[in-house]
Amino acid sequence: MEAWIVSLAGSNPVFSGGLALGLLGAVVYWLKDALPATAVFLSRYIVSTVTVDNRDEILFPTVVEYMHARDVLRRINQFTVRAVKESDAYQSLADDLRQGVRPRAFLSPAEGFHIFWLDGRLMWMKREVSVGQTIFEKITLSCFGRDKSVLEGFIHAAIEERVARELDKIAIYIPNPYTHGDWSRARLGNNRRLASIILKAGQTEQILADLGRFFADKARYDDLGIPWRRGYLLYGAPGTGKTSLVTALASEMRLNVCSLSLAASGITDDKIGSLLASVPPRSIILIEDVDAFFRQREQQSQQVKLSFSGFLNALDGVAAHEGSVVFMTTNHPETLDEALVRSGRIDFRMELGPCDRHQLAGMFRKFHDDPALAEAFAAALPEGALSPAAVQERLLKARSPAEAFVRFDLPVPAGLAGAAVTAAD
Ligand SMILES: Nc1ncnc2c1ncn2[C@@H]1O[C@H](COP(=O)(O)OP(=O)(O)OP(=O)(O)O)[C@@H](O)[C@H]1O
Repeated sequence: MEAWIVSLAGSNPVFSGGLALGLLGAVVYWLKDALPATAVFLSRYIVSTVTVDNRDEILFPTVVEYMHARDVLRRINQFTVRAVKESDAYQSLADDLRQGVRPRAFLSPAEGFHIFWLDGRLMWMKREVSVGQTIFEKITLSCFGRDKSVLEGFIHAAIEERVARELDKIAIYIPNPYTHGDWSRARLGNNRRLASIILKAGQTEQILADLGRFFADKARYDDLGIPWRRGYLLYGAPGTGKTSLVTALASEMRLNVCSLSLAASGITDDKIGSLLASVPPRSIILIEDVDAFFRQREQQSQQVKLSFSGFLNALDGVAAHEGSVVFMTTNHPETLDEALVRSGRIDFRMELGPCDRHQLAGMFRKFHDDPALAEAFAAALPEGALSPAAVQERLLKARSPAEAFVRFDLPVPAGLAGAAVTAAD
């Protein structure tokens, strides 16, 4: 048989040409399968790879931010840039800009393939982005060698840097601007010390103890079959510390803050349910100026797309399994609908009013730590007339204790009389 094939191939050029083509086809076919397999084999054995994607909302930004901080960007000339809001106040970008706070431009390697040297080692990364209903991003980081400690070292260094930055920060979430049905981590706010909020005697301790009890009581809620969530209403005139208190409580208790504006464009009856059911664990959901959105159960402006009943339903569906608290703030508690503040939705109310004597003295001591002088300052001013924000504003301008008295039109105490006083503006 073999001899017959050989003689046929020798004597018949058509047959020998066909045979050669057939053999070539077989080789190509084999190579088609073998090459990727070889590449996979080689990459398994001589390349180490780590992959992280944006479903991991802690590690993904951690790795991206670490690249910004390290030499990685030096040899890369294609970037993705993101603006990060820098101030810790819950206020609009316009207010930030007016106060001189600029957003920070934050660079990271763009979508695609990048090669770089890090700590004397050749590394490469692929960043993939796909846009569907949500944006999905993946980073694959590789280096030569089978020693996985190199990539582990990179990840751990990134985590350490993040930890160092976050220890004195709180995480602030806003509704994901693409889906509005889940939360995206907007930025880190500066930690605010609870001691810096001056309330009436006993108020800070009262609300802190209530929150502490709530978080310690999961088993009790479970036993009683009550959803593990709690609603707080802080009310009082503008500048009495409602927002600042929420930030300070979050800092003190290491809670996230999920800031929700009911007038945001994507907040509809459809979306708010999934939004409030998916708050990250141990979060404060902060809804400010809640009186501004509905009056007599009707939307107050065309911007509000949410219905009042949709809002109430969503409040009842706040993720209860992880322990979440809702804080609402208002300047006009008397205008709130009974259904919104009934127990079960609001379990704790606190009025933050204008300064009493205790607060006046406390505010003074934030700027000038002299107890006797602080008492004299507080005794000389009427109670209930000034908001803490107004007191803070004038104390901030005063460069000395004597000037502080002058700024409040008070006689300067005898011991301070000689001090230079400049109350120009
Ligand atoms: N009780 C307080 N103790 C210390 N600082 C305060 C207090 N109240 C207000 N401030 C200061 O005043 C400023 C405004 O406070 P904040 O925004 O918390 O008030 P608010 O009651 O939420 O006002 P609004 O009702 O206008 O939202 C902040 O800079 C804050 O530091």
